[in-house]
Amino acid sequence: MAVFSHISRNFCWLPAAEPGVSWGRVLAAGFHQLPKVSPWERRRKGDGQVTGILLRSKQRQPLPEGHGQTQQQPAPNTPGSVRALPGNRVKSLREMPGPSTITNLVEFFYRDGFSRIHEIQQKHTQEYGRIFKSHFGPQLVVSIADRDMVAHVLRSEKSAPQRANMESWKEYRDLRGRSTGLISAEGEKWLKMRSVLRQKILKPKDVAIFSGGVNEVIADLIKMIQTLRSREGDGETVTDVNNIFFKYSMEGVATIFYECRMGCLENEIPQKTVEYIEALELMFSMFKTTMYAGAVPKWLRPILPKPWREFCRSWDGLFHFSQIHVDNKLREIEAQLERGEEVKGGLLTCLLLSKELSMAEIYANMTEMFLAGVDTTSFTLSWATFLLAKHPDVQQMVYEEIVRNLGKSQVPNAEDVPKLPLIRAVLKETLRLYPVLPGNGRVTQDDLIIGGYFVPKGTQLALCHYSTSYEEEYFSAAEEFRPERWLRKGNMDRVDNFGSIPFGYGLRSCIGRRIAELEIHLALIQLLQKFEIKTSPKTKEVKAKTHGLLAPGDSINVKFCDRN
Ligand code: HEM
Repeated sequence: MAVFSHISRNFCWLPAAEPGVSWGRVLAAGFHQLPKVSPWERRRKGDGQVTGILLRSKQRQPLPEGHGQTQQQPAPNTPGSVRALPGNRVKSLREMPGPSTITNLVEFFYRDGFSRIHEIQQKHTQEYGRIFKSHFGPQLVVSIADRDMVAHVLRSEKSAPQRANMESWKEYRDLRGRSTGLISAEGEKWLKMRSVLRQKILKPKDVAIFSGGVNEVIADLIKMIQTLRSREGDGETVTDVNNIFFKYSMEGVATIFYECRMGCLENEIPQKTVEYIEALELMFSMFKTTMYAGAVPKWLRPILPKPWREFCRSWDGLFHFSQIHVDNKLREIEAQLERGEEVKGGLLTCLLLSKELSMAEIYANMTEMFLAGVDTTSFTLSWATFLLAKHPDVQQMVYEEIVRNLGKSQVPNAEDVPKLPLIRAVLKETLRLYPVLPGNGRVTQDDLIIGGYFVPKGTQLALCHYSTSYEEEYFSAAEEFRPERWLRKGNMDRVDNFGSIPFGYGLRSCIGRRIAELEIHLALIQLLQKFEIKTSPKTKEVKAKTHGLLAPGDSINVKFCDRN
């Protein structure tokens, strides 16, 4: 009874239910999200003031920006509000605004929207509000570009959140008798693998042991920068820094995952490695284009066979690559055991010895994590370098902090990073301006009411991080590079601004976050100790483009000048 009166107070009337959705489900969705307000609190505030069924007590606190400034809550009943105020009815998806199928077709296929997904996110948010729907063929997607709604969705997650329909990934794995990995797995299988892997790499202290290996790679990165700039007329400019950071990231993840060096950063790269890199680069680029293979329905494949064929070919290559390394390591361990030696090692050794995952699961996870760990890190390093070159004042502040705490040449390790809040702030601000994943997905596992709309279980959501990252209401002077906005007392890891969550949030967030942070922080610290990064006459304005990930749209060219 109490529940019923609560709901009736908050809903003056109920929506026309979606086809196939009963009013009972709408009520249940509301009940599921009742605010956690104690009877005592209700009496104190007066029952009438309980403002909406969506407003959890946690979400009512103002969400501060990075450095503790209090941000304004979105006004009730604006597109940004998650509230369903008394007097407001819950609306159905049919009433949700959004671009028509034809508009999307023109935008994506005629105007090459696939390379501007981040801009389209912003454009549609401006046109339709912070929650809108789009149709991609038969697929309905509800896009959310409001930090409070994003927070609400992610905080309502169950134990095994689902990101998107991974049917094509699963189909390939079934076809080849392979396992799913962390990115493609769902439900119980995902939970099992995640619980094994999270114990090994999810905390900063878990990945601290990789500092030594990563620092060796950084030493090679610095040598390579010196070689490359010596080939330029001014002796200082390095063109297309992403190329070198790609090699750095690949070498870094190979060191961490496969416990071996590949020689990507050597002056004379072994021919075998050159072929390897070329094959991998091709695979990564092919992989991106074939991402769309899943969009071609099965029945169309006999007429349009290429995307699916390419999709399978690129996965074959990726699996083959990791299988070679996993098998090498396995043989090494077996030989050590035969000789009666003690076996010590990193992540892969640990997985092979513990047998918590099957061999097929190890192959799949090494493949998917390797894939997830290269471009993400290299793009972010490229953008960070670009931003530091364009903001010498910020660079000077960061450099001074490094010198104050570590001196001009002390090689840092993971334990040193917390002493350098500015370097962490540089990474956070870089990822706010250039979130590698400009949008993320979730499939709702319950009926939810979001922004006043009834969103049935099983709906594909697109969480528009790029849009929210540039929202003036969440980040003052949002267009500007201001790392200091992230400085604050206490734990910098705490998420209290869902406007920028570049690694996602919650149970299904990025498992490689600590690895990426380690690789980026240690590299930036040492690059700044060694060089002053400056713009060069060859530095152009570089805009972002989307190619699956948010990538630099052109080559980034900057000077690496020796520090005195
Ligand atoms: C700057 C670097 C990186 C960024 C910005 C990034 C971002 C993300 C994001 C946004 C997600 C989705 C999270 C969610 O759905 O809530 C994700 C998932 C994932 N990332 Fe990263 N990532 C980065 C580096 C890495 C690295 C180095 C690895 C390698 C270990 C990695 C492995 C993964 C995996 C395996 C998943 C899927 C996790 C799961 O579904 O359980 N990422 N990443």
